[in-house]
Amino acid sequence: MSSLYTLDTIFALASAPGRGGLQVIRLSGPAAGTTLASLTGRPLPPARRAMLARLRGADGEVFDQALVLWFPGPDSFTGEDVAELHLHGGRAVLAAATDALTAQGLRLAEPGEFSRRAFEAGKLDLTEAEAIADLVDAETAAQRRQALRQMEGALGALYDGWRHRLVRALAHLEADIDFPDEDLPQGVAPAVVPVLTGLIDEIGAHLADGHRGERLRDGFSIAILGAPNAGKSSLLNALARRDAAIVSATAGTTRDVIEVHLDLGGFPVLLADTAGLRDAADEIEREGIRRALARAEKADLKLLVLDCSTWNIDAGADATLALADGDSLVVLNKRDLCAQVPERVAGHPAIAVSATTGDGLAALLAALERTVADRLAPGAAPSLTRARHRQALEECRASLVRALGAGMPELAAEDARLAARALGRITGRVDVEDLLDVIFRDFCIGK
Ligand SMILES: Nc1nc2c(ncn2[C@@H]2O[C@H](COP(=O)(O)OP(=O)(O)OP(=O)(O)O)[C@@H](O)[C@H]2O)c(=O)[nH]1
Ligand SMILES: [K+]
Ligand SMILES: [Mg+2]
Repeated sequence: MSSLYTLDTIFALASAPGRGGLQVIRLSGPAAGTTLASLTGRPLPPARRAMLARLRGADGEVFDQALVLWFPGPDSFTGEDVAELHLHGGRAVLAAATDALTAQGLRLAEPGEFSRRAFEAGKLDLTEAEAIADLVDAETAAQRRQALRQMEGALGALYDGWRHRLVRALAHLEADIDFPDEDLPQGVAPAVVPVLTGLIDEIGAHLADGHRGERLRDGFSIAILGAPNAGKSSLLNALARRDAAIVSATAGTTRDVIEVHLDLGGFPVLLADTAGLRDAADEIEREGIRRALARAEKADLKLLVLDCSTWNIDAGADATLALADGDSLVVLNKRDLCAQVPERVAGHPAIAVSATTGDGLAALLAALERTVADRLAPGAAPSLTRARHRQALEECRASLVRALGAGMPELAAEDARLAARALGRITGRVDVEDLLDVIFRDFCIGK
């Protein structure tokens, strides 16, 4: 990757903008040290030790009294010389600091430029850089844990481990081409076969994780579906503990899909209320129902809400139950109106609640939490977290399968090389130069 920027010294606000106790500006690049010394008018502080200093702008006026830190490269986040200014939080201070730094010839960093420099300096691989963004975006505990695990290198290590094994196998294949063994059959050398099948199996298992890592990043989606007036909006409000959706006795109240975010046991959930299902005459209501069905289609879980006092006589309830599949849960609402509630409805287990009194909501929440935890909880190995990784892994696996079936060592080696490159793309280590080391170390001695 080119290092277009490394001559520039960049700066950016590292904390959220606005008023606050403190705001942190980070500087990175060759002029970070001289700039810091010039702002304080003093020699640089010892590395990684805070120093209290008055900071002056180009006009000589003191614009803040701040803690400053000096992180000489290469032992810094970006690998370059880095400085931090812990200023008082506020717009006028920020404006003065920005002017002072610009006057010193520094420029504002592009989005992600600090992490990009860290990647280019070999401080981070791409999965770790992506994890920093995920950690900043994390809204629930499980998201935070997943991001932190990835940031600490667990995912990158898994992919690098696979790539390392593959590169060794590739070295064997290359050696077969250069030093063919007349006694062995053509194709993939027997020693390499178990390595390739092992990788195919492990990558396959990693891919077949039900998208748990990706879902954990994006949120588990639950759609509330049912006939008009079943109490869907009331249920959404009760689960969200706020009046997010309009509730009324008029059938056909909800038209647009209404979304709320929930944190269920540390897992992020996107809960959606939808229009009541029926044969609607009204054009707008029909559009609402179309949106409801579209949402049902892509939801990870469907909450099929029935009014317990009418479900067995209501045609709308039939339309609702027609949506039932392995990813659905039947909720019998308005329990307060029913002397008795069945435990099963049309063969599906049902949870009885009252959105109005709150009765049964704890049990429903517990059931939802179990389902979500079951689908999102990480396993022993780190989870795949992005479509980008999935794509590369699918490509890698397909290449490995081709390599295994290849009739000639040349073709097998080419496919194995493509597989290694696909893995390398995930972490950003795309070169296969290290192959040469393995070849010479393992094969050339004594040959
Ligand atoms: N008694 C009782 N009434 C309820 C309960 N839940 C909802 N209701 C009432 O049922 C009516 C319809 O409630 P909504 O939440 O608007 O129903 P909905 O399913 O969203 O209806 P649409 O948006 O029109 O499809 C309102 O008058 C609510 O007050 C409940 O648990 N018990
Ligand atoms: K209604
Ligand atoms: Mg509604």
